[in-house]
Amino acid sequence: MTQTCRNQKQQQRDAAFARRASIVAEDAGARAARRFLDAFPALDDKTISLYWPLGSELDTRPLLQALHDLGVACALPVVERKDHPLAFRRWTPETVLEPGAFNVLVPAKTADYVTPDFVITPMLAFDAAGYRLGYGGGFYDRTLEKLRDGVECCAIGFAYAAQEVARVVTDSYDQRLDYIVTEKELRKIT
Ligand SMILES: Nc1nc2c(c(=O)[nH]1)N(C=O)[C@@H](CNc1ccc(C(=O)N[C@@H](CCC(=O)O)C(=O)O)cc1)CN2
Ligand SMILES: Nc1ncnc2c1ncn2[C@@H]1O[C@H](COP(=O)(O)OP(=O)(O)OP(=O)(O)O)[C@@H](O)[C@H]1O
Repeated sequence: MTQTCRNQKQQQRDAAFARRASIVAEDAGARAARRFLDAFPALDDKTISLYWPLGSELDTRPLLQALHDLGVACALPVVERKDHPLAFRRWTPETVLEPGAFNVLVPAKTADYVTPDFVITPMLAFDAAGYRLGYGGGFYDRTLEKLRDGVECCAIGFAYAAQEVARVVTDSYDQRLDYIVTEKELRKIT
């Protein structure tokens, strides 16, 4: 990645961080969960990775609970090494969470490792082409590249509708999303 691209990404990240923190949308997590569940009704034999919400990220807990209640296997991401793909550990409502890298809560070491069929990603911003901007660790880009090598893996961005921008700054490593779910709509990226 060039220095110019890195600077542009950082500028967009700062602006997106401030914008997301100012969004007010009541029950957005529950509304987005309903859109997701309406679009993907038959997931019983699948494993889905969500994220445990951090700061002003759209709340995934209504969707986690609903998927668990439907019998879908849920997982959460774990940073095991910088500059490496994420690992995933199984989550149930009984799972003990503990602080991991970057102070994100992750399932305790007793939780099984799993490989997700669906990866729901957090993001600072997204665009209509399905590009996303994260915190800059490159974790989801590396993870999706690895998961998509061979098996089918569907990436779904989960965010407030107001996080959409005209164009996310991209580099050659950026992995595109297959779907974007917000409190307002579920969009398939073509
Ligand atoms: N909820 C959540 N879980 C996640 C991610 C994420 O973005 N969100 N990750 C995505 O890769 C991985 C963890 N990696 C992370 C990398 C950087 C930062 C980070 O820079 N955080 C900011 C501010 C956080 C806030 O308050 O909103 C910081 O520490 O300054 C966080 C997580 C896996 N789990
Ligand atoms: N598959 C990959 N292989 C090698 N380097 C990568 C890969 N994916 C991303 N990177 C590098 O990781 C760094 C961070 O990438 P980027 O700024 O796109 O992160 P991000 O998408 O905002 O973060 P995240 O995916 O963690 O939410 C960049 O230097 C990028 O070139």
